[in-house]
Amino acid sequence: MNKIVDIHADQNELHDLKLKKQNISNYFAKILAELGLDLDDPSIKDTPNRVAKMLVDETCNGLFTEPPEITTFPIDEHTSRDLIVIEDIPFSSLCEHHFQPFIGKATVAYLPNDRIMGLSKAARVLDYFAARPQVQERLTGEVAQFLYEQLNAKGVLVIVQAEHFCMKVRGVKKHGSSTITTAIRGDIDKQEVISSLKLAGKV
Ligand SMILES: Nc1nc2c(ncn2[C@@H]2O[C@H](COP(=O)(O)OP(=O)(O)OP(=O)(O)O)[C@@H](O)[C@H]2O)c(=O)[nH]1
Ligand SMILES: [Zn+2]
Repeated sequence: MNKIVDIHADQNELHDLKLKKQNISNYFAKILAELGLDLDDPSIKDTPNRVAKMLVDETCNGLFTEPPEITTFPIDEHTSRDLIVIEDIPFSSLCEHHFQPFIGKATVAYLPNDRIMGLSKAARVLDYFAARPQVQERLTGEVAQFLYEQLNAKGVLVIVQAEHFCMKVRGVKKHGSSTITTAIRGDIDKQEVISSLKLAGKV
């Protein structure tokens, strides 16, 4: 019975997303027409559909999906209980002010309590919260908070460095400037994270 209910739920979700893409495509076609572009041009005629698909299935996909499951493993007496740092995880997100991308790298550090995390999960969590209109400060905080709760960690520190296309290709047009944001949850020593990055020759 549960399975049947699940299948129906899945079908409803698929139907909703299809409808959403159709609506976005129609709205975007109006924007293109307002710009004076020829919607019959073979190069442009599928652009409204492409943009709708890109927003719903890719760049804003985190709005319509569940957060990733975090695989963890218990710590035994041989396992390090010290700081774990996963550095330079690349990501791209969408600035919610101008709908331009911002792209960069994140470093996730945590101090485990009784479990360690599957390493790839830091990147999955980052991708999940990046896949929606964002500001860099919120993205940084959401990743830190989610991992802190899911890992029952003693502490989590997330550092994000990114370049914003809204500052590169429009507005002030400052190529090469990047923004660094940090978020700390629980008890973790920022200096210790910096020392371990130094050890790895990163700073
Ligand atoms: N704090 C924060 N600001 C951001 C982020 N992404 C873009 N912004 C800024 O959001 C601001 C929006 O400012 P507004 O003055 O409303 O918009 P605008 O007139 O287009 O601003 P300019 O970019 O200065 O041309 C700009 O200063 C952007 O640089 C982000 O992730 N975090
Ligand atoms: Zn922006």
